[in-house]
Amino acid sequence: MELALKTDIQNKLREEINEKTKNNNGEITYDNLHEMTYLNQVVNETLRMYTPGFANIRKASNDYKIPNSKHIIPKDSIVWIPTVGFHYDERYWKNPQIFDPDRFTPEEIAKRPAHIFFPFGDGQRNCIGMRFGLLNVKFGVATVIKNFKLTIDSRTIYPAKLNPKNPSIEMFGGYWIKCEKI
Ligand code: HEM
Repeated sequence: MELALKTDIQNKLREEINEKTKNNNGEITYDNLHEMTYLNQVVNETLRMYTPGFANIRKASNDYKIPNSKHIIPKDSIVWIPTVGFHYDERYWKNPQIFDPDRFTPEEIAKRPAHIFFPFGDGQRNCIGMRFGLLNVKFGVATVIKNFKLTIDSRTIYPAKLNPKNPSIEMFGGYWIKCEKI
C-alpha cells in the first residue's frame, strides 16, 4: 500500500532490483536479495509501521528493580512490552506516521538505541523464523515490484484505520491496489 502511494520509493526500489538482478538474466536469487540494501530498508520500515505482533509478553522469573526508578516488577508478573508504542515513539522517530525507508540507513540506525525496533521480539525467545520470514517477504516484494507498477485504488482508506480488536494487523476496508504489468 505504501509503495503504491509513494511512487518515488517504488521506483527507487525497482531500480535497485533491476540493477542487482541484471547479471542473472533478471532472476531474483538468495544471493542478490541480500545485496538489495534499499529493499531491506523498505521491509524494515514496513515492519516498524505495520508491526504484525503488537506486543511482546514476558513473565518475571524474579523480582526485578527497574534501573534508575523506584519501581519493582514482582516475581511472576506478566509484562506486556508494547512493540508498536516503541515503533511510533517520537523521541526516536521523527514524524512516525510517515513511511520513510531512509530511517534504516546505517547512519540513521546508528543514531538510535539498538532496542527501539524489535518486530521479531528480542532476547533468547525472539522469533526463530526471522530469517526465513524476511527471505519470504523480500522475495515476494521484489517479485511484485519487478513485474508490476502499483497504484492505489480509491477504495483504500489512508491513513490506514486498524481494527483495534484484532491482535495482529487488519486494515478496515482492506487495501486495494492496482497492478499494471511492466
Ligand atoms: C515477518 C514475519 C514474522 C514476524 C514479524 C514474526 C514475529 C515474531 C515475534 C514478535 C515473536 C515473539 C518474540 C518474542 O517474544 O521476543 C515471534 C516468535 C516466534 N516466531 Fe515469528 N515472526 C515471523 C515469522 C515467523 C516464521 C516464518 C516462523 C516459522 C517458520 C516463525 C516462528 C516463530 C516461533 C516458533 C516463535 C516462538 C519462539 C520462542 O518462543 O522461542 N515466525 N515471531
